[in-house]
Amino acid sequence: MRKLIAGNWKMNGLQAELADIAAIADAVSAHLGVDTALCVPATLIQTAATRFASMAIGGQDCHMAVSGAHTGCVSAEMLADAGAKLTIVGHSERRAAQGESDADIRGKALAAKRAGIGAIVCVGETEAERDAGQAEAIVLGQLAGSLPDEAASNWLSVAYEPVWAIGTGRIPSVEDVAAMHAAIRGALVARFGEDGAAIRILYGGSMNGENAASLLAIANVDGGLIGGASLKAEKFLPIVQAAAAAA
Ligand SMILES: O=C[C@H](O)COP(=O)(O)O
Repeated sequence: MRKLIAGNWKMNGLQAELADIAAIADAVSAHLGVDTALCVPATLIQTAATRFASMAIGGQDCHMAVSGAHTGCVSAEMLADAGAKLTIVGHSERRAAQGESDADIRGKALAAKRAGIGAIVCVGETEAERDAGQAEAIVLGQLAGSLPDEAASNWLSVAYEPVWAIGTGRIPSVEDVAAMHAAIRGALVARFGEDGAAIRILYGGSMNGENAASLLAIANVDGGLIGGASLKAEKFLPIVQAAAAAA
């Protein structure tokens, strides 16, 4: 399966950092065998999407409604209007800080489909849940609740992001990543049949140039969702190169 390496800039990036996006776009342009995306703050989407065509520009969240009295929110249609090709939904930082439920995330994923853009639906367990032996049950529960029945490989990806691995420099063992991705694949195939085998499952959480090759070689790891290492071309490019080598 063609791999997707998607960056998530989170709440980082002013107009001054457009030069960093330009450098990233330039660096990834040679790697045609890998799909690349950069999910930037909403304020940068339009400029980045207009200027940098070698990778998809995405958002990091969307509201489920098309428009209306939702102060401070951005709809999927607005993301598309600004030039976004996809959006992240259900990131653990939003599940925790904004109290987003699986049902909210399902609505947001459907909003992305309605607007004609892709969605990356995030799932992942906390450290306490893993220590309690509940990781798989939590992740499969989030997956069941967050994916709409309309999920399909041509517009939706899943990102498995153990919460305790995000921004910490810690990653699960190869065996644990393999087991979780296999469990997610099994659930996708059980629910969506043949197309469930084609839905990309990304790994996210402290992926970097040093560990990307081993993570991306694991069965059912179809790409990465990259936070900190997506901010600079020199850190993002080795991950894209590892994905190209693993293809
Ligand atoms: O969306 C990206 C993830 O939260 C991973 O972030 P990180 O690569 O900084 O650990």
